[in-house]
Amino acid sequence: MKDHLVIFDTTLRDGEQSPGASMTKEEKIRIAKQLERLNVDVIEAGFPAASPGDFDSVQAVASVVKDSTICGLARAVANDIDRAGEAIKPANSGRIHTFIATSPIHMEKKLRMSPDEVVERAVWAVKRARNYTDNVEFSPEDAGRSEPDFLCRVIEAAIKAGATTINIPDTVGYNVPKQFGLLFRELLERIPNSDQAIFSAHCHNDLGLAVANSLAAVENGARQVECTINGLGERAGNTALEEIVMAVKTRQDIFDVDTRIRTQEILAASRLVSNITGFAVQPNKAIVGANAFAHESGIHQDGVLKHRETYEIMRAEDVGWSTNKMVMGKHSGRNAFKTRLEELGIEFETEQELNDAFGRFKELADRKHEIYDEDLQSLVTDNNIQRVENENYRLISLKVSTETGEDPQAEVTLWVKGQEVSALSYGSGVVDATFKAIESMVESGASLELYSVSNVTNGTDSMGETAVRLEKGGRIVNGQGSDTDIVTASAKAYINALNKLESETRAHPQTTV
Ligand SMILES: CC(=O)SCCNC(=O)CCNC(=O)[C@H](O)C(C)(C)COP(=O)(O)OP(=O)(O)OC[C@H]1O[C@@H](n2cnc3c(N)ncnc32)[C@H](O)[C@@H]1OP(=O)(O)O
Ligand SMILES: CC(C)C(=O)C(=O)O
Ligand SMILES: [Mg+2]
Repeated sequence: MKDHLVIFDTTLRDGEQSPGASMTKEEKIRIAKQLERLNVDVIEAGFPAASPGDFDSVQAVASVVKDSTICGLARAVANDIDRAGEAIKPANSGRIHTFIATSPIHMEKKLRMSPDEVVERAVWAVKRARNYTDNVEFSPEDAGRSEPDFLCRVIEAAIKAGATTINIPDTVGYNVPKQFGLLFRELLERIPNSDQAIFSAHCHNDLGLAVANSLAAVENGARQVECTINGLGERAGNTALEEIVMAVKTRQDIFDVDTRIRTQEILAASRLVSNITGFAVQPNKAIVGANAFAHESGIHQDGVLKHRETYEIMRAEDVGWSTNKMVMGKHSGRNAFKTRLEELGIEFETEQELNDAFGRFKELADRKHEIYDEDLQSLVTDNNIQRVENENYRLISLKVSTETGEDPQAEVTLWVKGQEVSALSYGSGVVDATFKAIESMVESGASLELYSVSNVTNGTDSMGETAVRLEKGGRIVNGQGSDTDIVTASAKAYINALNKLESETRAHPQTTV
């Protein structure tokens, strides 16, 4: 039976200390609910003495979250501890986390206190916190730069005073894994009452070592890790929750611990925190980055198609992705190209046809970063002809103009059931004018139920993807279009929907496509 590793999430406290990441009460509640779905053991919801707003947030989180312990941070001063004690009162399970710095530089230059005074204050703070809850965490801030002898002294005293969790922070991200691991071993061995508390690691990422240091701590006896979603936090951030959890889960051969985290909720948590804070997740970020389970190079794609584990150590589905992803680009090979086209319903009769299409694909890939399904379809000439025959409508050309004080206009030329037709229309914007021009030629009588635009990659030159939903006589169809020009993408989506509407009308009178 493995030991339980307590996952202490501090996205709402240390994460929020990231410049620009301040959250409102409502936003904190939304994140806290997702952390509860993730099944984190402890949520550090804020620093109640920091402001009336943060007090309210911690109190609100304590009121709505039922399955995780709610924690408030407090300096070793009376008002902080009392505010934290009040804020966590509504929680089913509440914790006060009190801290005081123990490194020579912090004690002398910041606190202006002697080591004896720091020990005395730590003991006093833990005792005061115990008046509110029997779940008290104590942190010797900047432990990573503190003297081990002094750490042993202050921690022993804090446990004696009633601390049930001892958190060892590498506050400035100065430690390296071997050193940090040995520090845990030394503290656990030398402190006589260390068995009466859970030891915890709290690492910062200034040298990019937060996760490695936390794992070294776990290997040396830590049974709580403090972390944040997406590694959000002061300066370069904190230990990333998703990385710690998946490292422990994936390397059960190395770690003697396990977590209770519902890993399928990880991606949703990452996206929520990113949306609320506006801190984008880099594409190559482990676990939650857009490329974490994407393969573009042919050799990898070939390997994954033959046997997933050749290039994947985790399942995308286990952390919340719907599936892994094959990205078609200039590094892709024949196997992935052929497989994707087969998925799109396109098969080659001869090896030569495949090779010719693959050659055209490579030429296009040299000009374009990512090749989309539409590009693949139009690469295959025979299929192109078939597509035109099956389609009633096709965009031939589009010209739009917009000018301050003038009505936007669109001139559209379409292939309509074997004939080339053109129309000019005005609208409230160029997309509206384009749709009106198309409708004036097609006269579908369908109503537009939804129109949305999203960009596929970052940048104003990126591909725009549009979706159009049309309804006619109770039938609903969704059309998609993509292009670097969003008006063209919109026209393609509208026409795609019209074609579906016609073919669906013939084939399946009541379905949604
Ligand atoms: C490593 C960490 O992440 S620690 C947590 C950091 N988070 C925050 O600071 C966010 C919330 N902070 C705040 O809102 C404010 O700093 C407050 C409300 C806590 C304090 O505000 P102020 O009273 O204006 O003090 P200020 O922030 O200027 O200075 C901090 C004071 O706390 C003292 N202090 C710092 N840590 C501690 C501690 N753990 N225990 C006791 N005193 C402490 C400092 O020595 C300084 O005291 P001084 O004013 O006598 O010199
Ligand atoms: C309050 C403490 C635990 C902290 O965030 C740190 O030292 O980094
Ligand atoms: Mg910190």
